[in-house]
Amino acid sequence: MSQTSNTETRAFDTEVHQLLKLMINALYSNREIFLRELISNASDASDKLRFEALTKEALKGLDQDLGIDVHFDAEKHQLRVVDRGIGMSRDEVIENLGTIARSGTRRFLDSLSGDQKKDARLIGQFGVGFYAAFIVASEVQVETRRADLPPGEGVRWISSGEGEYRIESIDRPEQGTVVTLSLREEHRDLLDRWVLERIIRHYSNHVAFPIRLLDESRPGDSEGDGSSLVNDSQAIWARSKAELEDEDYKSFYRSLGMDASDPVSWAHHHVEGTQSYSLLLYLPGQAPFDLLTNRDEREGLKLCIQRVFIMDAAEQLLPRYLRFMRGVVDSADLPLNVSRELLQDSPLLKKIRATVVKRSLDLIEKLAEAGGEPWERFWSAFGSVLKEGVIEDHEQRERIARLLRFASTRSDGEHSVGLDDYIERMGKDQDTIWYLTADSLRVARSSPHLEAFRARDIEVLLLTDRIDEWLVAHLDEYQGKTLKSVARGKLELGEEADAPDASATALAGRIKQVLGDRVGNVIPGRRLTESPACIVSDEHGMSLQMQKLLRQAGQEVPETKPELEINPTHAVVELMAAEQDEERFGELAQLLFDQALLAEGGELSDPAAYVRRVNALLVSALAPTPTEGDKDASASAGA
Ligand SMILES: Nc1ncnc2c1ncn2[C@@H]1O[C@H](COP(=O)(O)OP(=O)(O)OP(=O)(O)O)[C@@H](O)[C@H]1O
Repeated sequence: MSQTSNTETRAFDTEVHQLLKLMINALYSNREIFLRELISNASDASDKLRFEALTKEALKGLDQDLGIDVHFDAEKHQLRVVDRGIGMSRDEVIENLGTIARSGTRRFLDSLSGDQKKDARLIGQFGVGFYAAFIVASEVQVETRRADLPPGEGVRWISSGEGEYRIESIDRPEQGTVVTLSLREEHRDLLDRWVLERIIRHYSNHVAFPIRLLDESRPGDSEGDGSSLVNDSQAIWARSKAELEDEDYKSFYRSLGMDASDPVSWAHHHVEGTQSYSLLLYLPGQAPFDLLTNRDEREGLKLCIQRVFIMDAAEQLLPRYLRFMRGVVDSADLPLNVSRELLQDSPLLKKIRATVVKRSLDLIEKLAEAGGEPWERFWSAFGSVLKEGVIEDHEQRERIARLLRFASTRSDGEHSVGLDDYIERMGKDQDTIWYLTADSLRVARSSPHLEAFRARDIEVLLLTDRIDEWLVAHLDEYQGKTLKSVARGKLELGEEADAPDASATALAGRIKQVLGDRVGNVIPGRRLTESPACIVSDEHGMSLQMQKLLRQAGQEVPETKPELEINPTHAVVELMAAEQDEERFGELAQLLFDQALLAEGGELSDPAAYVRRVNALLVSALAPTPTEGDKDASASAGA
């Protein structure tokens, strides 16, 4: 760091440098988003000023002329985004523009792959914000002053995005921020009224402050007149539905800045009565990259009070299983200076939240009823998240359960069967919805547990999502039918069970003796038709799959011993019963158990021992059997 008077040259945080390099390369073809990001920052800064002015005496009256001006000068190759918002102090400039303080950016960096296209998509979704300026600019200058500091405490920040930036104090009578971009030669075609107007309308049409476009190379234009206004800064959610076209809704969605693609559908309601509020909710078209991990996301749903943006309030207004929803809630009844703490206990907010949940589920149900590609795309992107609702929201459990989709033994699709479809196809006497949980669809489809069901033509749902184990732990019944795992407890398929014959029971006892502590019990059973044995979980205990998931999540799981069910009619089991050599019998019993574990997608405690046993079997199977000639020869040699 070098310093003269109040001027410092500082190095970027290494991560910023990494991010800048990546962005310039990856976003080359998507360069227009830089303007969306700068306008969105200017809009946020104006929102912040308006919000702080509600309570801070020093800021009163400073929020009268809020708006965003985009100046361009084709001769000087410059573009400026000017706001009269909250501005930044020197420390804030260093914190916000020189380091990555926000963990969101950290997650973004962690999720990058070498695949440029994918990265570009990710950056588009994430909105890396300010740094997007370097996609088109060879130098970026920021001049700013925090609205509650004196004019002498202005700050200038300059960087060419190559590892360093310069920061100095300046006099700045105006509050707010000017970001000036010197455009690289290949991006100077952007300095055109029509091009800029198109970009602003596309991404930022519904930003809640007026955006003016001013051509500085044309004398007189910098004053601005009515014709320089580009966007429609009205709060779309407050307007009547009859006035709005689909395109208005879509362009407002884009201006929310989280997803560049179109929403799947939306719902717009004005609720009048003892409490009045408006809701505009969107079902998004694609999942953000961190949807599954980012469970505390606050963005997504904005809370406005009488059209003034107050805060991102997804946490307060949406249950986590609906965290993919986007939109705005505008209340006419909450006080403007409401705090997060106050919101937590507000009965009005509880009511709004219940409506948000109901309307969101309405939207999803409608999409499910229409079916087809849009529903499938929705389910692939958000199905796993929606499933959390079955676990977390008792009140909506049945409604969400109706929306669930799974793979099944009677369909090729990965998630095409709903519980209602299953019930409709159930046999007359069947009162159980059967399912199997597994790591993958491939493991599920080849599981020995399905044999008895295939033989009796009973459909089984195949659950392969990580969350499915928790899901079924919370959903033991649907429409009066019990949900049951095919791999648990005693299997009763509505037929009279024959008592197992004595020889099968004796064989099971012999195997248990060999396996000892490795198994809870060994039982002759009726699950299998093609395989010799399979693993069965205790009726009330934890399934093997659940134990595995919990261990992967770093949790201590008490060791529970699985049961081994053998198929007394299988050739291997019959041959084992006849085996007199106890040592050989022991090896076969161990093999039988390991095989059953493997078929389950389980892990062997001693894989090397398993391989050794298989090899020993192979040797005995492949060793040449003595021919008649060999026998004759040995007979005559002995003679
Ligand atoms: N015009 C501005 N006025 C005031 N502060 C600003 C302005 N532009 C940027 N900032 C500050 O710099 C921070 C970083 O901006 P950046 O655009 O990189 O990320 P962000 O807006 O916080 O989030 P996102 O990644 O969603 O865009 C902002 O949070 C804000 O505090």
